[in-house]
Amino acid sequence: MVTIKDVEVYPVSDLATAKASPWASVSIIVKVTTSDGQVGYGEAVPTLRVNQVIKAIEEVRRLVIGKDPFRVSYIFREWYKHDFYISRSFESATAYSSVDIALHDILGKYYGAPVYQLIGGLINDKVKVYANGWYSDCVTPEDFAKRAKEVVSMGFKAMKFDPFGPYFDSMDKAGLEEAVERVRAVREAVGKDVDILIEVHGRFNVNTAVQMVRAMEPFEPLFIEEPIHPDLNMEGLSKVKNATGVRIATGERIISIEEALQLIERGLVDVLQPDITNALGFTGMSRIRALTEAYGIELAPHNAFGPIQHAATLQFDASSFNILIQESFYEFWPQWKRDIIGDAFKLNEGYHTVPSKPGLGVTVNERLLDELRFTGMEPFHEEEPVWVIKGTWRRYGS
Ligand SMILES: O=C(O)C(=O)C[C@H](O)[C@H](O)CO
Ligand SMILES: [Mg+2]
Repeated sequence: MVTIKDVEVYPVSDLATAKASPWASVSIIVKVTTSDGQVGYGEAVPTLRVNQVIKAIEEVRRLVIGKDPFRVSYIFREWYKHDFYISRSFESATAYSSVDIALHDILGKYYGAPVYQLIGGLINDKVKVYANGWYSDCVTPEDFAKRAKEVVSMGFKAMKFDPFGPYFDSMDKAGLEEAVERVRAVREAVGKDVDILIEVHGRFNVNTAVQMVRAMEPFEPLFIEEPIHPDLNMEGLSKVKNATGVRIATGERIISIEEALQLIERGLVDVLQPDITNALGFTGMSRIRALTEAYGIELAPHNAFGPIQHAATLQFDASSFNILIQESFYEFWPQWKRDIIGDAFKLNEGYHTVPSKPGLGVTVNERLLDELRFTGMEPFHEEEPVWVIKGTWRRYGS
């Protein structure tokens, strides 16, 4: 019988070139090897947790070594049984997710099929992507407008940005006005046919979020994301949702179908944004997808970390009929992230093509994984939180 022989972790980085996305300045790539030499890759979430997540992957490793790689659902259930805290542990969820992605890569390679063939078959051979990571150091409306035009000229038909500068919890009148001016500038720069998506990063209390969503309506965003603090405050989210006709998106931090259900069954989300690197890999994403189908809501998978996540998310989207759009930092990454998968993706009129080769459909440059090996902690800035696009935690009006 073929068994899982090893699970290796490669934290990789070239901090000198970490540009727009401090939360992803290190990528955690996972390599699973079988007893007959097959190899699959996965990826886990880094964001200020690189060392904890590596340790969590070591725990999953203990469980999976020696197991049959074809029994993915069984392996998930075993981890669920053993890890008493999985329903509460982001580290456990992302560790398991990375292994699940790698196991699907392996299965696809055994069967000679892309992963989408294993999870429902092809629906979309290309996926509309929205640009993120494009507005580092943008502060004034003019900064945003100039950069937004460049994004359109690259071929993007959609882009996301956080216009809220250094505001957290609440925002005074001047802050709201600054945010509105930035959004207005982008809308005017890109015209009416390009989608703009408003990122809030879970910053605000409910009253501020209610005011904010109303102020954003004239600019017709495709959605407004994480308008309030991300604590599953159901009453609060309900107030915000009822205050606007704009789609509300959320879900990048959920780690289970049960969390997804809490949001969906109360009608609090129009666009769910699960992330394959923390929502339990293809196994968890497929379960969550079924839920979104049943409730008639759309999916816009969160995809903010690295190259294996990017490839895996596209495989997932390929077999989903309710994908609204997918996030992409790809074109705004430092080159090393693209090089890890031989720069496999090219933007084509706002879309990324789904690879049809076996597994995740990308070839990993193992030499680069060795060369870029990183130890230590990610950079931490005392003023600018790690989760914003670099150089944007600033006001311009005062
Ligand atoms: O890409 C997004 O939607 C984000 O919210 C980016 C976040 O800062 C990042 O995912 C934090 O891990
Ligand atoms: Mg987000």
